[in-house]
Amino acid sequence: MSKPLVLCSYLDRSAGRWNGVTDFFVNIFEKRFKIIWMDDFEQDVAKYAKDVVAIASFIKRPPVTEELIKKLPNLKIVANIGVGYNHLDVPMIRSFGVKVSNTPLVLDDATSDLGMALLLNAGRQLHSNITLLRSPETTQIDTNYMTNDVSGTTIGILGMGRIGYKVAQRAKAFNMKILYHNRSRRDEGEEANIGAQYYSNLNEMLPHCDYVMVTLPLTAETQKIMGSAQFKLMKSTAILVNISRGGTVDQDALVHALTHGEIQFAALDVTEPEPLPRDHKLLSLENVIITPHMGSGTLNTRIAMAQKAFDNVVAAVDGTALPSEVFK
Ligand SMILES: O=CC(=O)O
Repeated sequence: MSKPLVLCSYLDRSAGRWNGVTDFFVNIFEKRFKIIWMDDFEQDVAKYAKDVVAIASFIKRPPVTEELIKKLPNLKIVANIGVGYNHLDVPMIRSFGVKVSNTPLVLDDATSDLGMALLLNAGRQLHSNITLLRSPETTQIDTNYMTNDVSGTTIGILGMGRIGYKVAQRAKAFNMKILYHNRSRRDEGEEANIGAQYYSNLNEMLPHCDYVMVTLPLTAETQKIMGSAQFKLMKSTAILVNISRGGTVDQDALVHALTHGEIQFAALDVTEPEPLPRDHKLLSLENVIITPHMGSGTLNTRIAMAQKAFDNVVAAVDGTALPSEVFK
């Protein structure tokens, strides 16, 4: 009997730098299933559709539309390879009796490491100084070039879920004062462990922060939570770091804030859309650095994410409890 199919457009097979990632993803899944790539599937939907038991979705690929689900009579699960699933219409998918899962926990360290890397880079202005030193015009070291302190400064963490908490642990090691805003307050013991101070009101926290790091999931409530009013409340020297989703920041307001001295700098791992169109203003500003949504992008993390997605697919196919099911 042929193996059940997992429909996937995880990564472009022709994209050289991703080949290693694709290999381990395929290796894990092909222990039990066969990967059917979206482009092959579309060539002959009638041939493959009834054998597809799972869609493995990485960021927004493949788009999981109602039209696609209707073509797959034996679909058991949409397994998101990632923790954030704002791109999936969970109620729609579940209305077909299809389960949804994600890959929490295994990417918390890598993502919070990247948050700190962006914070340190932005604070100490590594990128611009590296570029400066490479320039043939640089013949002398400019010892007067000042950057921002990190140790002893104040960070405001927006969202204190698992990733926010890991960011706080790292910030504590840098002797930073830690403020946070979250829908619900962490219990006293957890706050004490990281020495964090809770603000139920985001706007009251912002004026105190040298760094603001966004780690929130994107939901209707968090859409553009950092907008014009928020930037105006921040210190003019403050630095924004976003490792969550581009949609949590009002990008027009951010451009305004960066070009009118409302804040000093932004370091973004996420934007809306991704990538930004080449002529987007954010790409041309000198007080912005943007990385390509690479929070979970380490080999071990991606292997762990693929493994978790695989475990979810196996559970859905076998009819057992999913390791990490998403219900809404
Ligand atoms: O952004 C990455 C994820 O949601 O896992």
